[in-house]
Amino acid sequence: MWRLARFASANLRRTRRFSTAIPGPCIVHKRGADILHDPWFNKEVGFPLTERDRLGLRGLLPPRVISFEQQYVRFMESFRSLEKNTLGQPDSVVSLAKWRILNRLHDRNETLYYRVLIDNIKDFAPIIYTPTVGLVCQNYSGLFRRPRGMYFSAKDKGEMMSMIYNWPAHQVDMIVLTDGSRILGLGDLGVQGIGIPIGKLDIFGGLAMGETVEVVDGGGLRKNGGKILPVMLDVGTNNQKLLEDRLYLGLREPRLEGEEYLSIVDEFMEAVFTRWPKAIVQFEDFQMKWAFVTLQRYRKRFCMFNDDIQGTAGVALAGLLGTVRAQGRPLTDFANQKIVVVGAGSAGLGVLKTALQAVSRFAGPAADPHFFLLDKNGLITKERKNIDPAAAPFAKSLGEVEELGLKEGASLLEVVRKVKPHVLLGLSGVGGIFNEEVLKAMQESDSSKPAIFAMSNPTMNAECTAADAFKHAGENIVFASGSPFENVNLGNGKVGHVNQANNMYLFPGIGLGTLLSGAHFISDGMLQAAAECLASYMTEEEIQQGILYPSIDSIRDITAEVGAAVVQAAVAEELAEGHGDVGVRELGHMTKVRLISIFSLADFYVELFGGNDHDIP
Ligand SMILES: NC(=O)c1ccc[n+]([C@@H]2O[C@H](COP(=O)([O-])OP(=O)(O)OC[C@H]3O[C@@H](n4cnc5c(N)ncnc54)[C@H](O)[C@@H]3O)[C@@H](O)[C@H]2O)c1
Ligand SMILES: O=C(O)C[C@H](O)C(=O)O
Ligand SMILES: [Mg+2]
Repeated sequence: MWRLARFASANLRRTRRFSTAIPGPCIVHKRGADILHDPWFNKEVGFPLTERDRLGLRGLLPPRVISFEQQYVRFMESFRSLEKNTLGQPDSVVSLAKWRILNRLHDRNETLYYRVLIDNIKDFAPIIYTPTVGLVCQNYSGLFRRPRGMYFSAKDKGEMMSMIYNWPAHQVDMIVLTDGSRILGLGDLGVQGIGIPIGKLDIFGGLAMGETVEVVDGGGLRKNGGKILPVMLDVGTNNQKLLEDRLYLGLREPRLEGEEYLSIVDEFMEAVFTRWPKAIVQFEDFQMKWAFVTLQRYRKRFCMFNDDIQGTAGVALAGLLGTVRAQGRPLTDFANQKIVVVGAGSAGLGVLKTALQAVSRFAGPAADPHFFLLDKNGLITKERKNIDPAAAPFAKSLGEVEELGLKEGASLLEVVRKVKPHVLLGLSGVGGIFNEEVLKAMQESDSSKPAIFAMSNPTMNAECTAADAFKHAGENIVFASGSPFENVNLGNGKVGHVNQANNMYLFPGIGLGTLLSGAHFISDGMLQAAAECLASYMTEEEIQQGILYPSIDSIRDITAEVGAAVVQAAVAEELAEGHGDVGVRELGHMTKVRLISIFSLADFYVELFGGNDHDIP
């Protein structure tokens, strides 16, 4: 509860430092039942009697006023009793029940939702984010009760510029966009993929939330909170099961391809940046062919990034540098690490591209990295027919692999046995592909602390479980997975630490830092600063225990650090333009500590994300 008190007082002594940044109306004049049915403003039984009178709520609520703190406790108690009552039931039933109770709160009272979410992020992230969000997407059409975010479909061509004005918030800062074509490792889920932008923005909104809904003079309501918008671009689906499902809520047509597809995304981007020129669009879970094309197409034109390519790369690089430190070696030794990457999709290639840049920083541009890349057809060499241009730079020459006794298309097991890699990193989406034999082969690794990164999501798509990794590859490994696993009890009081290598450590800081910097595009330098910040966050002692990333509990702290690093990089590259009252000069003079403190304060979120929002006179 102390946190509630801290935030409440922070709100009271709010300065107006950032306030003029928010143009236009910020007050809603809804009254009566309309307020109670609007989760952005609803305080439920928390409305004090004076507000009930002023807002026409008298008689519409039971007489007793329950404080925010009491509502919080009440929700947590019902959540804990749900946990108790569902003990022993199948995981999927329990997870969906937990998701429902959280979702209902989100639908009712967003302020309370974000508060309980961020205070209990370690417990709730697996429900609103991976792995449960995957299950929710798979069942979205059946679970659907109320819409969240915006839906643009191929049928809306030519209409998007006017549609974007249907969103009721005056200002939007952060958009997460998907076309549903590669949802986690679950494939094409069409419109049902909207769960992913919602989950990503739940994390962002929780971090960037404002806690207050206040009545202003004249009886209007002001809401402080993250100005976030999840978006689904429904261009059809190639998922036959969904096409045949009569309850499916998306377009029952095959996916648009080629120029037709791009013209839809173009139109959406133009519409967004016409209405909100300072917004940031995070591309999420696009199938590989469009992930790279859209990144290339828009990254200099609009303020956008692709989280699966760029966010994942930064998180993976931070973990890879951590494994070098865990071996007691200097970071420059990164250039000598043998890294086997399984999965040559948007995520795997993003990781290798970033790792390559790091090698050339550490060992010069002529350095020859020891990377081995596999896809569903095995080891990729220059002999590969129809090699994807994005994978080509990482294809090994036949001479190189023959020296190791390997050939084009060699299996994962053969590669691990022959290469004896320092790191085995999976971004394949194939559950269990790091099987017992592969993991046992990692015991012969040339590293004193071999690293196994099973980064695919959700849990059932992880390349191996944490328990199997420690059991078969040995107790001295460093382990990370994209979805959470419990730490592994190794007996004799020893614990195998499980890291969660997930882009959630970076995307919120990239978003917030870019926003405050006012940069018009997100440069490689800004992304590199974010990754380096995460990489240097852990102490030597933690690294020695195999702890590569901070606990999810401290995601707000790491986000503040990453945000500060991104701002400083934008300033250094002369990309920063400032935000509202905070000009470039002021940003340039801010120390890292000062920036971190800004990102750590509720005041910042309240003021940066401003007073809400509904553009209702
Ligand atoms: N932990 C994270 O932060 C994070 C971030 C991004 C993506 N991911 C996960 O990574 C996975 C892949 O994402 P993506 O965007 O790269 O997908 P993608 O579809 O673009 O790529 C998948 C790749 O895996 C390869 N593959 C398939 N079967 C294989 C097999 N049997 N052996 C070896 N390779 C195989 C494919 O050929 C392809 O190259 C997903 O499960 C996603 O959830 C995790
Ligand atoms: O969504 C996640 O948990 C991470 C990543 O963006 C993914 O696509 O798997
Ligand atoms: Mg993703």
